[in-house]
Amino acid sequence: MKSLFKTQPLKRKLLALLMIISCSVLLLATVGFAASDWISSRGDLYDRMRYQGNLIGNNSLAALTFGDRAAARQTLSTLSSEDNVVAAALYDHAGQRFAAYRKGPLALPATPPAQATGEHEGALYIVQPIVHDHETIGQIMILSELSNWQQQQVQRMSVVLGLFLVSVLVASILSDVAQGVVTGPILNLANTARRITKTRNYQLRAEKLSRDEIGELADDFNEMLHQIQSRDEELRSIQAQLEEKVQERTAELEELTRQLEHQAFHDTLTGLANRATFDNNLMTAIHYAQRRGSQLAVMFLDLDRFKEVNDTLGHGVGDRLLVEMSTRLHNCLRQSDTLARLGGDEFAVLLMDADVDATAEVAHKLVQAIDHPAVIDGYNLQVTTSIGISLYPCDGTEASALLKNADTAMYHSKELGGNQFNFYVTEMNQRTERRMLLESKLRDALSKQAFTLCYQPKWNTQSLRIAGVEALIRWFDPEEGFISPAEFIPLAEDCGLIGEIDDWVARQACRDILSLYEGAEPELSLAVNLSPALFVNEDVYRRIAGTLEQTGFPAHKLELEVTETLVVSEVASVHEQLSKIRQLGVEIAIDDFGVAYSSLSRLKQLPLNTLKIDRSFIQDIGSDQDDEVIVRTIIDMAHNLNLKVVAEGVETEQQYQFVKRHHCNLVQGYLFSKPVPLAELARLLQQQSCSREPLASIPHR
Ligand SMILES: Nc1nc2c(ncn2[C@@H]2O[C@H](COP(=O)(O)O[C@H]3[C@@H](O)[C@H](n4cnc5c(=O)[nH]c(N)nc54)O[C@@H]3COP(=O)(O)O)[C@@H](O)[C@H]2O)c(=O)[nH]1
Repeated sequence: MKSLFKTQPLKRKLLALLMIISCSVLLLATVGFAASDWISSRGDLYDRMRYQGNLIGNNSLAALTFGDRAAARQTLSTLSSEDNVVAAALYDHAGQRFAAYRKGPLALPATPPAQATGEHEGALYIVQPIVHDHETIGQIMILSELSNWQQQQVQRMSVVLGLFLVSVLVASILSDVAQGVVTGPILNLANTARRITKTRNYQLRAEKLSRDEIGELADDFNEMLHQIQSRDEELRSIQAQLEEKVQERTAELEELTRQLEHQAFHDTLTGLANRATFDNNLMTAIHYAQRRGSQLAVMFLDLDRFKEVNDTLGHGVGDRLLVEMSTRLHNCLRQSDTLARLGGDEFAVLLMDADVDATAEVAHKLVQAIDHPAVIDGYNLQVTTSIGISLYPCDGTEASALLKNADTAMYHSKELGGNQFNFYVTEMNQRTERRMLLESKLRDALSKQAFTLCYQPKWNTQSLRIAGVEALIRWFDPEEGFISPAEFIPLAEDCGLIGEIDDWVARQACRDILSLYEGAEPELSLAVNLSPALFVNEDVYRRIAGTLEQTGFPAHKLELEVTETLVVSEVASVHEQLSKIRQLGVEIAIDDFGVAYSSLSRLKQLPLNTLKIDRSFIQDIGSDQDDEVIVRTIIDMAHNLNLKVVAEGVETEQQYQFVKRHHCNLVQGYLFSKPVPLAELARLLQQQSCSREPLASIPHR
């Protein structure tokens, strides 16, 4: 019952409660009223009977006193007019019935009952004494019919019940209205809550239908909705931000994945395919060519002089130069070809369906594309490329063999002076082997100090006397014979031995020249070559200072020949080291000047003493007017910058006369003397000191 009640809607519960309460109250009131009415109407009846008893008693005093039964009966018969009285009896002082009156068949008791009131044979009775002069002379008993009274009571009860039912009806209507008044606002709240739950629309508000506690509840409910709405909006905005962040992160991740994928297959600097991609493409191409019976060409490219640029101008310039060169190479190729950067300044090209002629044509285009200056960070940089080519299937059927053979052919191109391409031929392998052999011999020679020095004099064009010498290294191998520095110096630079070699040359040359003057200050100036690679380690100053200290050679008689690319480098440490070396008193000469397109402004900033015009310009004097103009311009420019000028590689009288005519300070070349051993130099100097004639005019050449 309790649980059933719990499951009922509030409306019904409230209605039921109100009905229970109102019905209970009405019932109690009705029952109370009926009971009281019953009691009071019975009391009224008794009162009436007592009154009738008193009246009849008083009227019967004489009859009792005189024993006049007829008079007594006469008096009792007056009760016939009383509707309620059904019987009456008079008893004498002895309690014996004296006279009686009856309307119906009711039997009267012979003696009066002991109780003053009560019921006798379904009728109400009263018994009361008849007193005269304080003496009881008899008793009277009056019996009143109950059926009339009961009928009246039933009628009254019917009215009361009718009233009760009407009241219940009215109570139920009023309860219904009351529950509506109470539950209406609550249901309104509940409906609003339900709609919000369904629609998730937190902008909805509950209507305030009353100003009581439920009205306050509606206010609180609306306030709560307001807070939920604000929080909801806040959450939505956070969610939107989060979604935006997630989208951004997803995009970033996708981009990163794309970049990683790209990096896995491409070279980061140039964006070209990397080695892995090239190997992969090459293997696929080999399978394809195998099935179709077609040819493939693999090219191995290396940039000549790139190392020098990279070492001297810095990696930033080097990187940009590589990017420029890769663009040029790319522009020469078809979509179906693969161009990859294998690392450093090495590139590889894969040509599909390529025969010898077509490959040679492409290789030629590639060489040409690289062979013109590139302006990088204001420098006019000239590099060239050496290309080696191997063909599938004649030079190999495996990817590794094809690449190795192309690499060998590339070294061959380099050995031939670079700026060219060569197809692989089996004999080239011997050269690679030789290079490896040479490297091992070089290490051995260095440890055994198996090098010697030659000195090539430099003549003063005015006095025609030897003003200085350039120390040049010589290597005689017992098996190989004479090995040119042009071959082993680049090898020493490649395998990191150049520092030791140049240190040895500088120390030995200083000692040699000092020995010519038996400890006195040499009249000659001594020039030694310094590889640009040494400047990368930033310890050239320490090396030179160490050499001067160890040998005691006067600093102002020592000259360092460095490459043009190095001195035009804007790498701060190079400038700094050259300045410190200059502060020692050592002079600085730019070797092979004219090939690296130095700017005038840059030359002005540098601590230089001498420009050595590159042999290539001197050799074309008499045959190339442009080169003559260049030589003249270099001499004029050097003089304007207060620099001495040396013309190197002077081989003919015409060349000599030309440079002399344009006031070149010094000349060096086979016209006057080849590099000679120290003893021969000593003889020349001896000859010069004994002769009054200028030595260079002596026809010994
Ligand atoms: N870092 C070092 N480099 C060195 C050292 N010794 C030499 N070298 C460099 O090796 C290159 C080849 O040198 P080498 O074979 O000694 O040739 C020199 C001369 O013999 C040659 N020369 C001189 N006059 C003439 C000439 O009239 N005609 C002609 N064909 N050749 C001539 O030139 C070379 C000297 O050139 P340069 O140094 O530019 O003045 C060469 O690059 C050397 O620099 C060394 O100890 N360390």
